[in-house]
Amino acid sequence: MELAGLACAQTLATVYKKDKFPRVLVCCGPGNQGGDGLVAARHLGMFGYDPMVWMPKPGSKEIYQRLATQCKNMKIPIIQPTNDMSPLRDALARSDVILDAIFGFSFKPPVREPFDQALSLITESGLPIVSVDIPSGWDVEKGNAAGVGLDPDVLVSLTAPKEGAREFKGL
Ligand SMILES: NC(=O)C1=CN([C@@H]2O[C@H](COP(=O)(O)OP(=O)(O)OC[C@H]3O[C@@H](n4cnc5c(N)ncnc54)[C@H](OP(=O)(O)O)[C@@H]3O)[C@@H](O)[C@H]2O)[C@H](O)CC1
Repeated sequence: MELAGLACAQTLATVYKKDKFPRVLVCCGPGNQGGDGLVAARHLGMFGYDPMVWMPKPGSKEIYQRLATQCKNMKIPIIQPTNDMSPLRDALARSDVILDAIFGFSFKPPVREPFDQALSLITESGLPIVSVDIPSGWDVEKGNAAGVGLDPDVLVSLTAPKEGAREFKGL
């Protein structure tokens, strides 16, 4: 998770330079991928970006809580968990790029709330998206067959590209 999060932060920093894209909204899901996102937020802060974390459903594992504490200790803003989409809307309006660490290889469609609305809002924002491992909303084997997944500009495949990402056309 530490290496995954570092790789994601390094990739985002390579493609989206901090002078033009300083404000990174790190969207974290409840599984290990959310943990990758929290690690990445920490590194992005150390690289000089202004990360903000949106995690509506914090993971229950102790490691997740420890990673969140590290972000808080670095004064990285973490939006209070809620099913209300207003804080996400506000955060999107104040961001330059999104790190999508919502769902990884354990995602099983269909998308449940509050993430269903969130994926639509993220898409509608038009902001560039860097997805971790598999774009959120894509089935790890069947890809975006349901058509509700994100359409990222950049995908960071961890360990190996996933079968479901065959149709991915970005970087
Ligand atoms: N060795 C590695 O490759 C490593 C990969 N890492 C990263 O971890 C993810 C996989 O992590 P995992 O914890 O197995 O699962 P996810 O992060 O993909 O998400 C699981 C949570 O998502 C919820 N979920 C699943 N489907 C839905 C849905 N349709 N709607 C809403 N929520 C959903 C699920 O919730 P439940 O209620 O079903 O429990 C889980 O909470 C991998 O992709 C990498 O990014 C690590 O870095 C370690 C090394």
